[in-house]
Amino acid sequence: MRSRILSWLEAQVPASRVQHVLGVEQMAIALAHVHNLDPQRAALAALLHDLAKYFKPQTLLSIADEAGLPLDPVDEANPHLLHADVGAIVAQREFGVTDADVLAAIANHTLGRPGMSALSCVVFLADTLEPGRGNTDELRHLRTVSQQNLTQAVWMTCDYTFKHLLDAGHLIHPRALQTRNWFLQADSGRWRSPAAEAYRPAT
Ligand SMILES: Nc1ncnc2c1ncn2[C@@H]1O[C@H](COP(=O)(O)OP(=O)(O)O)[C@@H](O)[C@H]1O
Repeated sequence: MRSRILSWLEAQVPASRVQHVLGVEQMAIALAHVHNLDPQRAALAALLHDLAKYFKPQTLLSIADEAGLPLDPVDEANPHLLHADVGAIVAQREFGVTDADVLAAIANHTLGRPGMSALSCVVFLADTLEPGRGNTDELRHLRTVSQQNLTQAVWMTCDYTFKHLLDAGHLIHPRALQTRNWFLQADSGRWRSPAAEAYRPAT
């Protein structure tokens, strides 16, 4: 499966993106070991996370529409954000992936999701923090936190991304804000809602 996915990616995305995917794979495997998760599932989700990264905006919108994905105005303004949710659909269709937690981790890698699973957290963190992203003090600190506390690492990584988006004057997707708030409250022990939002694979 791994070589099939890499061949598919090599035909669809630039070499630099394949390198990023390999960096995410390595970091996801490492985090899975630290947090007692299945490294094979972490590796699979990581390898598949950017399948739709270079799809055209119109393609992303039409796949999302056909699958009945809920669209926020920020998705309509920036359809590229749909590459994560659409990637999970491509993983089902092209590679026959049925593992709902792996599919959710692909779908959640950019914006996260309130109450997302530990596997989703690992892929979300690895996407932003893999070694190819740089080596600033802030990134090094986030990498350390991601080994110690997934919940804290998720909201801190959301804040890190928000700072860059705000500096650049970009829109912030409300789902990412919901993710950040959920994990901040979970980390401070103040979260009382039993109902984390469930991810349902598209049919
Ligand atoms: N919460 C967010 N709200 C709006 N845009 C976002 C958010 N998070 C990431 N983005 C933007 O979406 C794009 C894709 O993010 P990401 O999947 O992390 O891609 P990449 O791997 O290229 O950094 C980036 O251009 C980023 O600026």
